[in-house]
Amino acid sequence: MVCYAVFFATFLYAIGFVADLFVPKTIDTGGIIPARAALIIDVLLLLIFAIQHSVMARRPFKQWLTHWVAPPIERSTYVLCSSLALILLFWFWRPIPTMIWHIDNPLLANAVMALSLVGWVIVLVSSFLINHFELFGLHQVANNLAGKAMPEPKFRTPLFYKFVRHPIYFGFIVAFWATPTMTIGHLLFAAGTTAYILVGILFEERDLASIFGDEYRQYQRRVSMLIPWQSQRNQKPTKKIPAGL
Ligand SMILES: C[S@@+](CC[C@H](N)C(=O)[O-])C[C@H]1O[C@@H](n2cnc3c(N)ncnc32)[C@H](O)[C@@H]1O
Repeated sequence: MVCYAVFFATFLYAIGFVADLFVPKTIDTGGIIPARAALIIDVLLLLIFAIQHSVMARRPFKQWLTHWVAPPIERSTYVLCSSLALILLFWFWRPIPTMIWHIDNPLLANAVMALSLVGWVIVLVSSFLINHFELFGLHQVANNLAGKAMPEPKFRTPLFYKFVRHPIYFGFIVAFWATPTMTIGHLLFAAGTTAYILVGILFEERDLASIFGDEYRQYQRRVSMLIPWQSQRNQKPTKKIPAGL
């Protein structure tokens, strides 16, 4: 529950950080340093998060980790480490305030800001659609306390999952790009996280296809990866990654 509380506080802070609202340190605030130095620091912070998030999600790492932490809290440990990597990023992120676009019209600016909030809502709602409490480690601990084994993973395609295979990632992309003021720093964050999401999808889909087999492969053929209105005929099959990677 402590790990979950840390995650939830980090999630709420992330909304303010990206929207440049409400919180003391945002994507566009903090001490200004030369752009090249800021770029290096920010890329390193994104890399730390990406490496932590990807390496700890792989099965061999999980098996290794459960020699040190009890299996029911493996997911909570992952959630805690991800939150800590994000807190590090929020803390040390250096702004690069050169503006790329700025929407002056208050009505339009508010509409774009609202779109970004819709993105965050899609993220949260979608996590509940597949299994919020399992995704963030509480289900595993509750089941362990009740002396029950975890059920087999279930393939789910409710609501948003009927339109895109990755609504959580779609929500993040909307939340990160829909901004009335786009600075170089914000662009770096949005582009870096989007690239990471696209690579992450390749690995996640390989795992999903190995767990759910043909059911998942048919879903890939039927439903768009990220763009809801993409026609089925234009869909390319997801690139296969050799099992050793
Ligand atoms: C952070 S969530 C992201 C889910 C999805 N990629 C999205 O963007 O909505 C990652 C976890 O969701 C699980 N997952 C992804 N799609 C799923 C589905 N349709 N049904 C059940 N679990 C799914 C993956 O196995 C992984 O453990």
